[in-house]
Amino acid sequence: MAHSTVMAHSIPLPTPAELRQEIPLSAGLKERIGLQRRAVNNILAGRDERLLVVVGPCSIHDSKAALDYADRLARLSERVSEQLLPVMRVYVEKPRTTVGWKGLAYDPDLDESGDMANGLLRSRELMHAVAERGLPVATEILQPMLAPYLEDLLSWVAIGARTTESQLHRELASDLQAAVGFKNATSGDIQVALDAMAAAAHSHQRFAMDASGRPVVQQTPGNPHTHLVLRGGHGEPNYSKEHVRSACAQLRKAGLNTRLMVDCSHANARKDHRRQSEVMLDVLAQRQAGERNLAGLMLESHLFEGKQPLNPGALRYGVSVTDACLGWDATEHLLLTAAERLEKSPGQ
Ligand SMILES: O=C[C@H](O)[C@H](O)COP(=O)(O)O
Ligand SMILES: C=C(OP(=O)(O)O)C(=O)O
Repeated sequence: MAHSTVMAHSIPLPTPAELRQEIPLSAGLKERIGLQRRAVNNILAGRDERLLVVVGPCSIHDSKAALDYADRLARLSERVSEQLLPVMRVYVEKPRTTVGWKGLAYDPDLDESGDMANGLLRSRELMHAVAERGLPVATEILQPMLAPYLEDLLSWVAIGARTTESQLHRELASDLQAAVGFKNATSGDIQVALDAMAAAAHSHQRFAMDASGRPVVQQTPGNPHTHLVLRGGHGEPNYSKEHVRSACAQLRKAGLNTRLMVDCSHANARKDHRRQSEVMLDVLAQRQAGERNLAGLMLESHLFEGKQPLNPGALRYGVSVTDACLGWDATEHLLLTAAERLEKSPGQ
């Protein structure tokens, strides 16, 4: 076992209130985010038949490229808004299988210097800029402590495959105002996500941090806006008609929301980003065949296709440094195809 020679040290961070003061939400933006959250919730509740599409880079490592992506997505959103509600993935934390770069919030300079104060600032700045472009913002919350710094900007939150079973994340979800999608486990087990939905719907007393950074006992309200995200498991997909029906039957039996999302990436694409199109087209065909429980899709997409090693001196612009992504052109084509197909079969 390798022993660390790094000296223990601690560096103060801003409080959530300080960061929110530095990058405040205007009344207009706050109102718009409230409307976007309601639009997401309406889709999840079946009151709006549009398809929710959580789309964007696997992770953010370059804010400029992320905003370039946001500009394109904002323009595309206007064209597809009758059939789709695109929400941009602004993922600033990455859960790792073992070790690896953990995201903009942890290491914004990509050099293991771990400047988390700057990471928090850049994460909030970026989410704010994406929201100002009129796009609803999605992220995975991995570190519950980060929620008070960012949650006012979020319209949809993922609890990832590696943390859906965690009580701390379920308690966190029960406090969020945004809708929360719980992924099935990396093993493919979906029961953990159903348990998470039931737990998050409840009120909890939890250890939390208030806006001033003070530890508090918090009573959460419970979150009624949760849903399952099928992401495949153990390298095997779980988006087929049979998988969707079986998941819905389990959700129904448990008295939970049967409207769910398919993550077209990860094990559903067998870790091959190009297969995301196949998954998406299959899900669209299921919708067109009358499967009303398919409320949303997730795509991992960046400006350019594929991925690259994280080599700070030699990074290609707009290419993922974590999971491989679809490029913009393929993404645009897929979203336009989806809108066109859903337009032809309204009400499906
Ligand atoms: O999309 C996310 C990745 O699959 C997840 O963060 C795990 O990544 P890793 O296996 O490269 O660590
Ligand atoms: C980490 C992710 O997914 P999962 O939790 O399904 O592995 C992700 O969507 O970035």
